[in-house]
Amino acid sequence: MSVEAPPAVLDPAAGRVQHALRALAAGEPIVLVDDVRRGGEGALVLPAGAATPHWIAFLVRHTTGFLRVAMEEEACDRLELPLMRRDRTDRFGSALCVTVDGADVGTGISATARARTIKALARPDSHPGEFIRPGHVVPVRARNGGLSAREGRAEAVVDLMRLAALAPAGVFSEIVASELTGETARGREPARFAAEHELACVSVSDVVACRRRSDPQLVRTGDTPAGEAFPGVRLVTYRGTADEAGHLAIVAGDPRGAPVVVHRECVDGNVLGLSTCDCGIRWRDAVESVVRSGRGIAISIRLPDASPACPARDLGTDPRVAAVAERIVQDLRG
Ligand SMILES: O=C(CO)[C@H](O)[C@H](O)COP(=O)(O)O
Repeated sequence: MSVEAPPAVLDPAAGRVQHALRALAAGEPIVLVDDVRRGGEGALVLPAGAATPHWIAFLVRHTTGFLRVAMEEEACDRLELPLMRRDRTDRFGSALCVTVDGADVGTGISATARARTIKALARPDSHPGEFIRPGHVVPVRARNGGLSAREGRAEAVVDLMRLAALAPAGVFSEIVASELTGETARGREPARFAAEHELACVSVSDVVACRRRSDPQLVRTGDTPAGEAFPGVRLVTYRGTADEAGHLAIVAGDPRGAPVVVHRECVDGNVLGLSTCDCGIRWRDAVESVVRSGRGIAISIRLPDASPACPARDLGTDPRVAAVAERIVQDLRG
């Protein structure tokens, strides 16, 4: 196994993150070093979708073997994976869920069996009936919003998968010390392990720093009821601190878990009301469906460089729209 060395960049944290993303995208494990306040342990992290018997055996050999899969909240809900305990008492609020095995993987404990379970957890179309509970793999619920909502390892793992454009689920486990001390690898040891096995090594704080730099920063500029004709509906406005672009969210009912429709504002269809494109109709339909159902979020994003031409004409989605919408949803869901 070998991944290209990090490029010489001015920002070492960004270089380490880029190196890690390339390795993950290639289906290889990386070392993720925890915050010092959390013990500074190093964990091996692998995309759940890349879980093969070989790589899971590698994780089992070099780590505690307590394999957890960090997953998005929606995936945990879809697969009916509740928290192990609602009244959890651990210091850091880790969100460990009920353990699982794939329904057809045998005893569930071998590396081969766990690889199959882990891969199934990462599939976007897997369903609750595919898993037996309890089992030998521990799903962990990563908070919506990732590291900007909580600076935990679970969120770092899911953010890394998203940044690498992979399915948002990753398996992780702490590397054990090389001597039989009974401890986990800490201090300089995780980096040494990474070098010895030619793995990329990144820290949770590196990923936090990268996200801070690349995330769009927004301020909420208004939050008003839509009026008596629309009970339970709010109009929430935002402004980008860097680009001053204004965005609007129409929120019906409780935003937590509510469906979200994202629309990119079009000068032709939404501002000038022209019928040369269907942007006006699409936005009106989105708002109507949210208001009529009484539960949902319709977001209209204005990009700062909006040209008079309809954005639907230049096909393809602008990644800035998704990034701004994610920040707005995160803010609304608190
Ligand atoms: O087992 C653990 C630490 O040993 C944690 O529960 C697990 O790593 C989840 O991490 P975090 O709370 O940082 O998201």
